[in-house]
Amino acid sequence: GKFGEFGGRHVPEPLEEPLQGLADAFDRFVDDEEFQSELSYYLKHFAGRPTPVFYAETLSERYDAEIYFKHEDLLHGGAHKLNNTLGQALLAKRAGKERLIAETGAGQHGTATAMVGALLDIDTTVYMGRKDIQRQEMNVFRMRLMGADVEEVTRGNEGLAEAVDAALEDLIESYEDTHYLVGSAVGPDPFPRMVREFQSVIGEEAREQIKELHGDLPDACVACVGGGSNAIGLWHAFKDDDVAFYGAEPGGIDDAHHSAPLSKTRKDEPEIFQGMKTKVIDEDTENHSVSAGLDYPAVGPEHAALQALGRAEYHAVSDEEALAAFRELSESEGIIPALEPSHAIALAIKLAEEDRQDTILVNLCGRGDKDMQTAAEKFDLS
Ligand SMILES: Cc1ncc(COP(=O)(O)O)c(/C=N/[C@H](C(=O)O)[C@@H](O)C(C)C)c1O
Repeated sequence: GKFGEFGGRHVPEPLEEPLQGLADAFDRFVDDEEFQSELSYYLKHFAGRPTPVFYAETLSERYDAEIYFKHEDLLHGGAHKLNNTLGQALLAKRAGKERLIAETGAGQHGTATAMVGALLDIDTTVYMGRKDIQRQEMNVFRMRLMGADVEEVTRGNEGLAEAVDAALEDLIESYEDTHYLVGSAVGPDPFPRMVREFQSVIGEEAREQIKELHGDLPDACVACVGGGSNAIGLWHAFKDDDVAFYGAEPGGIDDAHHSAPLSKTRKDEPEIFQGMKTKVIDEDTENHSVSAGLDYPAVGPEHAALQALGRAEYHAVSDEEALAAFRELSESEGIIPALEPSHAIALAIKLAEEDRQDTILVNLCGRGDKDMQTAAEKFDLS
């Protein structure tokens, strides 16, 4: 459960046993024929896999590169999150759990958890900070429409970190019958490697699709990094290939307001955060991103390790650059991306403009429907 000096399981004693139980269940079922065929069935018939890879002709010509998008925004629910919630919910069922709990910030993971709770008829509770409930009302309504209980968390910053703490406190009391469905490749072992496993379907498909379309592997794979699940899900299948990995972190407004622990933190000491040893933004930095999905002060431990190894590069993309890319993809290709992958699109454009990479595969991990309110405030198109 470690990634070099990062990762591990740093939790209060009462969580040790339940998390080891989860790790044992994961190790037991992950290669189980029946589990895999049930997961494949739902990924195909419920989630809509495989998602396409799309060649962005206008953007490619504009920047003299070959830019491809893994169309993960077409997955049921509008983001990559369902890959992970399906896998974990089916695992929880096999482990005899009767209840799901989850944290959410942007509400995409919460929605994807409510979807599998409804689909598989499992009682579901989603913890969400009051601040996030106010700025993602439609996702709250979607979760409740599907029968999930959305618990408002009103402590501290009323954001994602507080929602995670509330979920962990619930788990300590309820782990006998409850599975905590973690939304990204973060937290104590086994969560980072389990979420990577369930998201790695993205890269497995894309690697075959791009060889088919382009006749070769790409030079680079680019993805936005909040907790890090869509990025590791795209990259894992390419890990032994001569393919560069670029992570777009939320550079926010300036050095004092961002959520970019890998590209904008002064300290280089890892620290323990929500059960994992990883990188966290500096104390005097305010956690901020225009996109709720990237608004997270830490990052998954495998990304900290990939950076330390030099296997992946992480670049901060500001709110402004992300909004510009959001608008550019909309008008150049007729695809409205979520604000989260807009950070990856901005980075891909930079790499193409600087002639650093020729063939670039970008993870388009969410669609922009949920961001129309924010976008309308930023762009006066009347
Ligand atoms: C459309 C979309 N794209 C990317 C992300 C970032 O999550 P990762 O892929 O795990 O880095 C997210 C993250 N969403 C989480 C959520 O909906 O709860 C996020 O808000 C929290 C994990 C911070 C997302 O919604």
